[in-house]
Amino acid sequence: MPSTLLAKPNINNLLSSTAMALCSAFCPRISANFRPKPFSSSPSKPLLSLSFKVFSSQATDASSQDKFSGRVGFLGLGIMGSPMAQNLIKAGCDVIVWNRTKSKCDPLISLGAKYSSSPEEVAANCDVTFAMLADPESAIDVACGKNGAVSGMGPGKGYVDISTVDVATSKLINEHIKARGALFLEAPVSGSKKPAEDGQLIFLTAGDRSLYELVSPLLDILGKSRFYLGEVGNGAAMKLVVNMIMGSMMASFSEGILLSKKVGLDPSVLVEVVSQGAISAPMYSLKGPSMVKSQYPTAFPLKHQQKDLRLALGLAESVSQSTPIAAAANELYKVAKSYGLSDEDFSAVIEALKAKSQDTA
Ligand SMILES: NC(=O)C1=CN([C@@H]2O[C@H](COP(=O)(O)OP(=O)(O)OC[C@H]3O[C@@H](n4cnc5c(N)ncnc54)[C@H](OP(=O)(O)O)[C@@H]3O)[C@@H](O)[C@H]2O)C=CC1
Ligand SMILES: O=CCCC(=O)O
Repeated sequence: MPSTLLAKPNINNLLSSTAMALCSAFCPRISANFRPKPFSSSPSKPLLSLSFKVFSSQATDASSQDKFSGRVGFLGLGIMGSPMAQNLIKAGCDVIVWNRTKSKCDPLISLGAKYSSSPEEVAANCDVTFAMLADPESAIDVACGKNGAVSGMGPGKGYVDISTVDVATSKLINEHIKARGALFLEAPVSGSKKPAEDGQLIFLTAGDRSLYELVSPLLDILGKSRFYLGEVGNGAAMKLVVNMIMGSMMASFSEGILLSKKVGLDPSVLVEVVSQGAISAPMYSLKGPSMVKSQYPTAFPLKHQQKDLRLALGLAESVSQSTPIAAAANELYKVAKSYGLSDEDFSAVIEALKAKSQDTA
């Protein structure tokens, strides 16, 4: 963001300054690590929003370029990839898309995206290519497999993998991209379907800093904050730790809902009590009401949560860290998968507990 724009007085910058001042006054340690960014002037974002963009002190300063003028590739148009690619197109970026199931490209093509028939072709035709794929296997296949993105990479190009994968996978893709003389950034995201639609994701990046700086204007279209965490693997590790906590929280919340009901309490009241206390989390307020109604509209597929727990347990194993709670949660998600709930929202893990109660009744 050029300094002239930073200095421009407007209501959004005033709100950012106010937020910063409040942070400094009440949370000096937080304000040392975070600096609010001025609001983007994107028309899709409300002028008087109370949220603000932040970046870590480990990241570049606010002088990173304001606009990315190159061509952007996007591979993987699932629940997350589709709205993210859509936001890039709506922000005026020149986007080329590819997805294994081609029909998912059609809505983006009607919004103005171009289509290429392989990851290799996308990478060859773009300056930077983003990949948002299901798991380590698909991330490796799309990058390094036949007609994969690596074959289209070369000096001056960048590959940004935003899929949630393990450290080894990220390092492997990095090596292949580097061997082509290109740059690599891992950038998994925290935040689900709605934050993806609203451009409110949190990026956990690591890898080539020059690529991080180059694509920061794009990350700022897609997200509300970005962290630069150093060498490749740190972004993947951070994401897995966050999702390990989330998976355990959801399993524990599910137990609470079912126990409250069994002892004659109204679980909807439990959700409200939780939302007002110290353990309040947006996830509980967001998912609780539909869980009480046994409805699980998919934002984050249960199969991906179980994958993340599995990968987090592997990470813990690699450093001999004990994680018994995550291990127990993982078992529950595996049971839920065996009941055919893989493509439901991860909150459907509660169904595995319901089934277990019947087993023991
Ligand atoms: N949903 C969420 O809330 C969040 C998800 N994530 C992570 O982001 C990633 C994507 O998640 P999400 O969009 O929800 O997942 P989806 O299951 O909706 O989409 C997965 C994407 O991967 C593609 N894919 C799967 N297998 C292959 C393969 N073998 N070869 C090529 N392409 C393949 C799918 O293609 P096709 O359409 O052909 O099936 C699709 O584009 C995951 O790593 C997930 O853990 C991160 C944050 C939040
Ligand atoms: O990986 C999925 C994360 C979902 C979320 O952060 O809400």
